[in-house]
Amino acid sequence: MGRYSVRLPSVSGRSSFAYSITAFSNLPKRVNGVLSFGHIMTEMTLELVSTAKCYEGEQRVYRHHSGTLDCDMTFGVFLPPAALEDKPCPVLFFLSGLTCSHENFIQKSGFQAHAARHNLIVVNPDTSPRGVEIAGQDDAYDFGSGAGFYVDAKLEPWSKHYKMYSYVTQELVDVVNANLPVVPGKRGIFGHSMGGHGALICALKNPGLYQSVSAFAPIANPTQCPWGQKAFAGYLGPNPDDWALWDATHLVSQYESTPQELFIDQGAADNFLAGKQLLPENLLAAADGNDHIQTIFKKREGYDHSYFYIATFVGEHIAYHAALLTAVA
Ligand SMILES: N[C@@H](CCC(=O)N[C@@H](CS)C(=O)NCC(=O)O)C(=O)O
Repeated sequence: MGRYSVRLPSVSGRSSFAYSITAFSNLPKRVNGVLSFGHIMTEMTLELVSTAKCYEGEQRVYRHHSGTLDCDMTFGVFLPPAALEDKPCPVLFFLSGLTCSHENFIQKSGFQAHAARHNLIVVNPDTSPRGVEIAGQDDAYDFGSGAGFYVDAKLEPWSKHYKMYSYVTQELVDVVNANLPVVPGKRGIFGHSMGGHGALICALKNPGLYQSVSAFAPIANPTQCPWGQKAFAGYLGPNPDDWALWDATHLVSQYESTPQELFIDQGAADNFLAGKQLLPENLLAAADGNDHIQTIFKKREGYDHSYFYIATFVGEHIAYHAALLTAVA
């Protein structure tokens, strides 16, 4: 593959310019461009923050300016051996939970061995906008910084930056498509806790965008648990109709599109399960009443909510995604 350039139409009164990247054979150390996301014109510069050889692949961290979030964001990219040899690979997005940055999953889960074996590119974003100035954003572990909840906030002051749903489902997908050797249309998503909720709603709200979906200990019915109620009241306001649009259990009950399988994983000794923050039973009951949704539910005796639990089962999840993403259509 060589260099290519794209001229994009003018959006929002700004003139566009050709952007050019070197695809595949020289994966980007630094690339520049402009992409349009609906009404937003985003200058796209990826800066390589770090890279380390890992299981014959590379674990990288990139930083870029997000036009959606109006701040700089950092995300992880694992490139398996095939991607380093210019071969297109499916891509799997991982969304982390409360208090996490991009670093927790990279450093604690051990996913790289499995992604390397199955030749999956894995991309994991941060959990909220960063470096923005919003009063109170650092006051609690479950709201504001590190707790974006993968929704698009409606209420000020959060609505200027806290649009993690659009960031994950649109801008990050476009950035990945433009810069990494991905197989078109072979895209999966998974996540943990708040990120499990994120993975489920991103898939359920966008049938066909992801071909595989799984979740570790997801916040499966956020409108009915303290974490979700606090976040949704703060980001969305008091209207229950607004909350339902971001609740996986509600979305499952309403889902009428192409059949979707959801792989839900849950530690039986998870204290947040006992504390009624996760409520997977509500999502499973909603799925039981909907022929368009199939579920795989695995309950893991003795496992808690931690990354020790994720590390134990992440290989099973990656094998699940790989089987779906490499299946011949
Ligand atoms: N700090 C919170 C819990 C936050 C928490 O458990 N976060 C999970 C996701 S919901 C996590 O992955 N934490 C980061 C880590 O374990 O590395 C508490 O003490 O109640």
